Amino acid sequence: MKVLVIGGDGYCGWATALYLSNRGYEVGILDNLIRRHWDDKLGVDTLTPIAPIQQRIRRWQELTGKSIDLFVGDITNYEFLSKTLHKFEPEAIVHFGEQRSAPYSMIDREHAVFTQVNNVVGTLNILYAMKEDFPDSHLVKLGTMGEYGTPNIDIEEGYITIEHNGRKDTLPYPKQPGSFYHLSKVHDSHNIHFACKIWGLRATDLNQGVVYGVLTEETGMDEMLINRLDYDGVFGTALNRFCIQAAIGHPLTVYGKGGQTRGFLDIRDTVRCMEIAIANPAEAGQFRVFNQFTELFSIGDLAMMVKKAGVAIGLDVEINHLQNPRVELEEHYFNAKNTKLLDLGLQPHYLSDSLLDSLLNFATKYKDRVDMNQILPTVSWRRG
Ligand SMILES: O=c1ccn([C@@H]2O[C@H](COP(=O)(O)OP(=O)(O)O[C@H]3O[C@H](CS(=O)(=O)O)[C@@H](O)[C@H](O)[C@H]3O)[C@@H](O)[C@H]2O)c(=O)[nH]1
Repeated sequence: MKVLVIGGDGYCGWATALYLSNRGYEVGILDNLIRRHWDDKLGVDTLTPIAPIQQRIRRWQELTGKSIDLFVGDITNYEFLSKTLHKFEPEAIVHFGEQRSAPYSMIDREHAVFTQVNNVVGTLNILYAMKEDFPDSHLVKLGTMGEYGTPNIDIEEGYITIEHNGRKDTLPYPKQPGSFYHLSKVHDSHNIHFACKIWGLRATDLNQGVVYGVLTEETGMDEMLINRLDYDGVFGTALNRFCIQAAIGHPLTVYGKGGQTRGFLDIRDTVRCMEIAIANPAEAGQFRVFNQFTELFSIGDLAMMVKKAGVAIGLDVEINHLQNPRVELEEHYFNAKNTKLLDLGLQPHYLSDSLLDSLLNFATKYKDRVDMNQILPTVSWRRG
């Protein structure tokens, strides 16, 4: 099966492209390489030294004999997108090609506008290109658990059945996202849902939680295939950041009380979930939603786990509760369903001491590349 991975040079996209290629899918990568440019503009770098995409793909072919087609360009340019789809003729389109950092979207007006235009227009272009020429291909779109926010009731997978004034309906689950980035994903979901309804397209929205880890079978094969690992205050995410902070002797940065609870998953499960979604396509006209995470943790509990694992390997780990730069609940109910991917065969890699151990050792290996000035959060959600 031919799968186009949009955003295939990023953290989830690169790991997914190689995983699918290894399993016999014919893979193309479409990417405008802008993620590397954002790092340059912010003056940050991934913990791991990543090779240019062309070298990565060449090395993959040398090692495995499998080729990956590369299309460098921007999906907000409809002509480029449409030409690429005609050249590659994908049966599934996996879409990771968005600005995915909440803090980046909250830097200022310009970054908020960029995030929403980039994400919403890119996805809308894909929907139109599918409607015009590829109405049978399956869109597998990266959404986010953050679309739901933190409601005081259980979170269902995409839809909730409500009884109101004696009548009953199954409706999209209410959305209460916590950043202009997370809002862009909500806007995408609405657009995709509508396109499925009016044009009969098939789509799966994967509401993913926070991803951790760095090694997959494929990216671990060779130094040239290494994946990116962000630790900075803008693109770094909770658990990965904590492991790198522990490795360099920086106190762990828990924002506020640390009772914020989120869904988490290992990057090895991200790639498998993508394959499961592709191998079991949505029906024509169906807008399907899966919640893509394997475990729930509070940020405070994660910090404690990293501290314990760090101390066990001889690191001195402190936990700091910083004033929260975000506006979010720091203690709340959170219970989200995640049975659909499990029902389709996902066998989770749950967070374990050995994973924390290997992530801490990995971070220690590259710790000389860390810029200490990039650890603390610099973007505030508040006015002034
Ligand atoms: O050093 C840190 C970093 C984060 N947090 C807290 O940890 C939680 C998660 O923050 P995060 O930066 O790890 O993740 P988030 O901003 O939510 O975004 C990430 O995780 C999302 C899934 S979810 O969180 O919405 O389920 C994806 O959509 C995004 O693309 C990805 O960047 C927040 O409450 C945040 O305040 C800390 O306490 N300390």
